[in-house]
Amino acid sequence: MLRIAVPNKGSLSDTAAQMLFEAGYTGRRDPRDLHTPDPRNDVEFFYLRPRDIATYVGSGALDVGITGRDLLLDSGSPATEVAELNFADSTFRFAGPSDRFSELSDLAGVRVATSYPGLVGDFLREKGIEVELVKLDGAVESAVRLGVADAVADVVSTGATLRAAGLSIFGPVILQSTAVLIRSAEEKPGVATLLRRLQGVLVARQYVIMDYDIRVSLLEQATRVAPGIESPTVSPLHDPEWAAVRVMIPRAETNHMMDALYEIGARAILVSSIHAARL
Ligand SMILES: Nc1ncnc2c1ncn2[C@@H]1O[C@H](COP(=O)(O)OP(=O)(O)OP(=O)(O)O)[C@@H](O)[C@H]1O
Ligand SMILES: O=P(O)(O)OC[C@H]1O[C@H](OP(=O)(O)OP(=O)(O)O)[C@H](O)[C@@H]1O
Ligand SMILES: [Mg+2]
Repeated sequence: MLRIAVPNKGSLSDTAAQMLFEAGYTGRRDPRDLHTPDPRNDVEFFYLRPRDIATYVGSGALDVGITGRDLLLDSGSPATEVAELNFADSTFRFAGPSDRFSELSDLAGVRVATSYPGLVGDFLREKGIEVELVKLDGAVESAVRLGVADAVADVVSTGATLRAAGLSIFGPVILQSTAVLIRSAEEKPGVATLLRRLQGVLVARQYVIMDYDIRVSLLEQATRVAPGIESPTVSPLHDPEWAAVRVMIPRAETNHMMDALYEIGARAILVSSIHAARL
């Protein structure tokens, strides 16, 4: 039975649980449950703090887990990244008052607050810059205003939290992070199935099915606009001058492609969601 670690709280937990549900797994009934067996799928779930997941998986106590790349690297765990899961995308950056910091070397000798001391310490060591790391649990953007640090290193998504704290980003990108599936050194047979199912969910989220009718003479032009993943399915219609086309397209491009196909001469353009997929 595959033992899977899932974030129990924080930014990662809702989307991770939703993805597993869409992938056909039984979720926990009560948000306080820490363990849910799912014998029908031959797996069991352990709901853990996101920060601890890499430790459990790296030690081999659990087989796979969902966490953030930044948390994985910060932990120093030997767990390995199997796949990106396309949510909780963020950038890890230095920030400070703009009148004092504009480049990495300005950090030499100052106090830097972070809840990721492993990640930040490794980065600065590699750059040969010595700082005093101030370890905080969260809300690190307040550390400068409150006088416990001179600069911070933290997760940035929209940048709104930094702006509200009067801080500006400076220096190089420390890391591009995203939610990832990680595994232990021992490769368990169930991992490939879990990964295929999660990738199926990603495809179902990112793509839609588009159907349209078009004159056979315009088919080549239309399939250049929407080429699909392999190649579009083309079926004959009763009228031999017309064909029906079915193709997968990126969800984000739906309306743009509908406009372009209509311009070419496609009609009866219909778009439908994909509920599950194995490519
Ligand atoms: N605003 C955000 N946008 C995108 N990803 C984020 C954001 N905040 C945190 N993350 C990502 O979520 C993961 C952190 O998980 P964590 O559970 O600590 O989230 P959190 O919301 O910070 O929870 P906590 O309230 O316990 O600090 C990291 O991989 C981080 O990059
Ligand atoms: O760039 P933004 O879109 O503003 O998002 C970034 C903020 O989101 C996270 O905070 P979280 O809510 O997790 O609080 P925390 O600092 O206590 O972890 C992160 O730690 C940043 O503070
Ligand atoms: Mg946080």
